[in-house]
Amino acid sequence: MIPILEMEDVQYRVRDKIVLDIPSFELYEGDFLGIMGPNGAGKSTFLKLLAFLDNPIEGATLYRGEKWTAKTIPLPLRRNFSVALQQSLLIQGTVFENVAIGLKWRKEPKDVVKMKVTEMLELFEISHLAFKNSHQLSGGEAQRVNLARALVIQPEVLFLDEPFSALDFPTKMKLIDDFQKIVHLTKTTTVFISHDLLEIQSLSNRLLFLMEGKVQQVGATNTVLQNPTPATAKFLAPWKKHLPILTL
Ligand SMILES: Nc1ncnc2c1ncn2[C@@H]1O[C@H](COP(=O)(O)OP(=O)(O)OP(=O)(O)O)[C@@H](O)[C@H]1O
Repeated sequence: MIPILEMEDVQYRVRDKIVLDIPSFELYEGDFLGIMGPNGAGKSTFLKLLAFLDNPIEGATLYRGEKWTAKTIPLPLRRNFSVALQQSLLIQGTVFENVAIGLKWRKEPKDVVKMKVTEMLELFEISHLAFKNSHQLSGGEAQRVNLARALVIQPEVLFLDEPFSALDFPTKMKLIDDFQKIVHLTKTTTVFISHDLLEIQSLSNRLLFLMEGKVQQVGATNTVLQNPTPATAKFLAPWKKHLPILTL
């Protein structure tokens, strides 16, 4: 099976400091890859390079076996990716208009836009907000809109950078439960940065630990959590101590 995305000998430096050093990495269809690691480990940089939002200083990122850069990747290929960040960054307008925006850019016919947006609003349980101004939403509602907007274009890969971290605990857990069902239904390949082991355990089937710009450990989520390397175990120790209920 050809990976959807790959990294080959990727290095990223900021003022001579190597912040990312990835000899090889592969993302496969159906992966829900969680990325964890300490602050400054390079997680966001990793995501940006994998999504062709930035270029490595050395090496290359490949999409379905072909090397591209942030500049050379053609728009139709770039449009196979969706990115959702911690801040929902909604545009001025209604919830419906926000969710529809990617479909409009792709010049989908009006009836298709209406059908797909309606379906996505239902999946995220925000149909009742369709004509509400996006700047009058709660944080939890706005994040639902953000995720619906990212998924409505049926991306080949969805990139998420801490999308749940600003939400209160019950709001977060309800959204994670709903999101898990939606991603399962749509089978969307996802790359997901999180600082929260509960989120990672709930959502990811593959887990990558980044430390000081290097892959410390990668594998099936349960396998990694049950057989951590010494460095991963050290990172996970506070979770074990304070949340003994977690199956680690
Ligand atoms: N454009 C930039 N300018 C300066 N430093 C940068 C830039 N991009 C990344 N870095 C540095 O690279 C390192 C990795 O940053 P990155 O944001 O990828 O880490 P992270 O693991 O996502 O961190 P966090 O968990 O705090 O969000 C950090 O030391 C950061 O300061």
